[in-house]
Amino acid sequence: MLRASAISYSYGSMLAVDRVDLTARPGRVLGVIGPNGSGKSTVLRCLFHGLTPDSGEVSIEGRPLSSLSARDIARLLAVVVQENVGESTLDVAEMVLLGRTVRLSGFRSTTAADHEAAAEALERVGATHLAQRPLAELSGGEKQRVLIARALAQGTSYLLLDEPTNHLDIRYQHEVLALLRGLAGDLGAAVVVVLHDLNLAAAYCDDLVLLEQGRMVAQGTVDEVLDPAVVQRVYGIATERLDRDGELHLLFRSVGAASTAGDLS
Ligand SMILES: Nc1ncnc2c1ncn2[C@@H]1O[C@H](COP(=O)(O)OP(=O)(O)OP(=O)(O)O)[C@@H](O)[C@H]1O
Repeated sequence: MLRASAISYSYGSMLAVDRVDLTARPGRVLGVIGPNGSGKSTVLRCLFHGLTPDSGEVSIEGRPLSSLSARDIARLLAVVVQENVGESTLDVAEMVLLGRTVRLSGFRSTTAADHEAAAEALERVGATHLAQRPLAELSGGEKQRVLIARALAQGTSYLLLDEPTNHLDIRYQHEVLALLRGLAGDLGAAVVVVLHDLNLAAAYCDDLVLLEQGRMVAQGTVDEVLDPAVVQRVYGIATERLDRDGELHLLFRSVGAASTAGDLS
């Protein structure tokens, strides 16, 4: 389990995350949702000590992250955050291989098995054809898929992703989230994913944490958290919920429309 207990983080005097608790469990996809500026990325960064919480603790399999080396953490946990790779001189295959080298101790070089794992990861995100392309020349969506492949190549049991569907076309938004679901469901990985799109969260997450102004205002299963009254209050937009063929969907009323056409219900 990856567990955050009462973590807080401030940028200077700005309290961005206020005593948040969450638990990512093997075999489950945990979505972190909330409006812009609610602290989602800051929480995610605290979960891998990209930012060290000012107070509270993050532990993985019962061990505080603060007691682990960077290499120990890289063997347990892979991360996909928004990265500027525009200046990189690496090609795609080299970039994905970095997911393997981050696991290695200083004196070992990559083996055929590492190259195989990297090639398999590229295939899983549908990017084998990009292998020899310079990273800096890729489109936003292509880069995003390569960063996800690098994380997959790391072969960890915990995967943390900040808006992995950013830049992806509609098909790849679903493909990538289905892939994450598969990693959790088939391989028992624990996945934590920051998402803006509440319908994607509904379709692919098991559990959700809803943040508002740095505080956790709801947590539980998708069914429990995506309560229209809560969504409407936190996001300030009229919401109707449809449960169809076992799938939950949220419909949003255009801003301004609800006041003229009456509340959705
Ligand atoms: N480097 C920084 N310096 C100062 N304040 C920051 C910094 N990064 C984030 N913040 C502030 O911390 C708060 C939380 O930001 P964070 O990026 O975690 O929110 P978010 O929910 O991920 O937002 P978004 O949905 O817009 O990506 C915001 O008010 C933001 O302005």
